[in-house]
Amino acid sequence: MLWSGWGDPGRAAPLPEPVVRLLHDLLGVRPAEAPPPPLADVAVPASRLAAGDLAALARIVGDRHVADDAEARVRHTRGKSTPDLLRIRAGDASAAPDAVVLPGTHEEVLDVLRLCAGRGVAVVPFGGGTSVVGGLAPEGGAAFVALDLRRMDALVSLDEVSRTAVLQPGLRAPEAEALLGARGYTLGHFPQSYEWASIGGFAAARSSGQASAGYGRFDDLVVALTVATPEGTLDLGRAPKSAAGPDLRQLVLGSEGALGVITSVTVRVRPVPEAREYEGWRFASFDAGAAALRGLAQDGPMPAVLRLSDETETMVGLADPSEIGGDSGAGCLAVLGFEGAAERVAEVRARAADALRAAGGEPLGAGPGEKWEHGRFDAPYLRDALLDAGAFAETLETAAFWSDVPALYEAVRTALTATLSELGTPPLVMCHISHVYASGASLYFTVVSAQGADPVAHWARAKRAACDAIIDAGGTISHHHGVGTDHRDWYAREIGPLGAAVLRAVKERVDPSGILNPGVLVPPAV
Ligand SMILES: Cc1cc2nc3c(=O)[nH]c(=O)nc-3n(C[C@H](O)[C@H](O)[C@H](O)COP(=O)(O)OP(=O)(O)OC[C@H]3O[C@@H](n4cnc5c(N)ncnc54)[C@H](O)[C@@H]3O)c2cc1C
Repeated sequence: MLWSGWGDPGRAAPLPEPVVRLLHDLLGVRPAEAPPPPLADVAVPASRLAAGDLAALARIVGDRHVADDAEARVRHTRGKSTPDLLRIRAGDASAAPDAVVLPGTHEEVLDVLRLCAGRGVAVVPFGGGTSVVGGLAPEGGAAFVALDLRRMDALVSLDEVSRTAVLQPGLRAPEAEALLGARGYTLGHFPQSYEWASIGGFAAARSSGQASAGYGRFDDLVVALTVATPEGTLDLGRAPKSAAGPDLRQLVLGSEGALGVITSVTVRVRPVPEAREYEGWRFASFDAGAAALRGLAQDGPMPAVLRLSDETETMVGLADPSEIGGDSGAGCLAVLGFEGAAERVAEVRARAADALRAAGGEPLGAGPGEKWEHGRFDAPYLRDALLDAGAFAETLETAAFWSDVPALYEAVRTALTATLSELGTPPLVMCHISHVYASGASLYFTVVSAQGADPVAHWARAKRAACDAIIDAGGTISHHHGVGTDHRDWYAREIGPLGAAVLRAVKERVDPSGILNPGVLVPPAV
């Protein structure tokens, strides 16, 4: 992973010249003043660990699995939100962990947690490091270690009768797919961060993948979990569903490292689909397209992938950088994907086409769908290229019931546009629906603007306005990115004072010393 950006440095590509010109003409984007410094020049703060901490950690995991050199610390600094990238690109590693610890087993995780609880050292579980909500930057100023789970990367077992698999948390998604694929199975979980994010991170942050319509969110896939806490082990899930009290698995899903370290995840798996087919549709407006998607979600048939870009996103052609600024046509582009047995795919595809035609859709054939499928993991690389070109680019997301979606869409767009325009960096605000349910949908916004004098501060103001708008319009503060530190205050508003107190009580029981991801997720008492 590129320390100052996304993914495989070999795949980075500059923006085409016409796009740079368009950004200049449309948004006043000027070339970035300075490229990121070399990694070796990035300074990390002095370690806050006490004498003997590192040696004690090494006795648990082995000398080779504790690192406190600058490179290891920089590579575990914050996550991959745009403010995270802007800070690290400016050489700011002030949020670096004091050391990186790589446990190999559940027992080692337990021992590390007990040791750290005794010594007052905070612990931040680290999967793929792709958090975009400040989930890897604890608050409070105490010494902390990044607990990197990459050594726990096995497919432990596959139960072909139940169609479940036991996975270790440090498996990255492509590795998990490869191991399962070799046995004829798939998870069907393909978030945009697929290339780097981990199984533990998916569970800890309630991730949702691009094929959520067909396979479900990651939290829908999880049937059992093992969690290490400073107070011992939680083993949860002995049947797919149960009436034995509240489902404590749901307390762990989305717990973002604040309640324990997930050391094992049992997930539902499905046979690798025989056929995968993608196609495009055009709708006259976002409203018309959203109504068509709602029809499929409520009355069927449901494809595996179902997404709809608004007019601006369709016009910009964000799905394909080579198309940016080109003629991608008017209206709103929808992409549908169908997966499964070939005969079933053909049948569902035909029924969906009837429903979409009846809802006013115009079929565009396989081209736009296949283009989307081909470039679906490219957007993070495009963000790096935009930052290099002096532009600002960031995303945020929410979800609501269908009846609230139109007002939520308008409220968030207005908040982002008004705030950034007032600050002198008028943005382009684009949106798509990419996770659809019978009762509602998520809205995913992409914002591009000039960077201005202080892009981190500009964005903080715009993001605050957007988060206020989300809560005021009845949306949730996150459909799939999670809470972290960035969304915690709005999450507190969403669950109310009693909800926050319940969460604090649970944390106090499993983490009495408060060493697990301090400041992440759990609202403080007021
Ligand atoms: C470019 C980009 C695109 C993205 N696209 C999507 C998307 O399409 N869908 C989506 O859902 N998300 C998306 N995300 C957000 C992010 O990838 C997800 O939240 C993902 O689930 C994080 O996985 P990770 O392994 O990188 O976790 P990390 O970033 O390492 O950790 C996330 C949080 O979980 C905690 N954690 C990690 N592992 C464990 C564990 N084993 N036990 C307990 N706590 C743990 C961490 O402390 C942190 O608070 C995107 C992010 C980026 C940068």
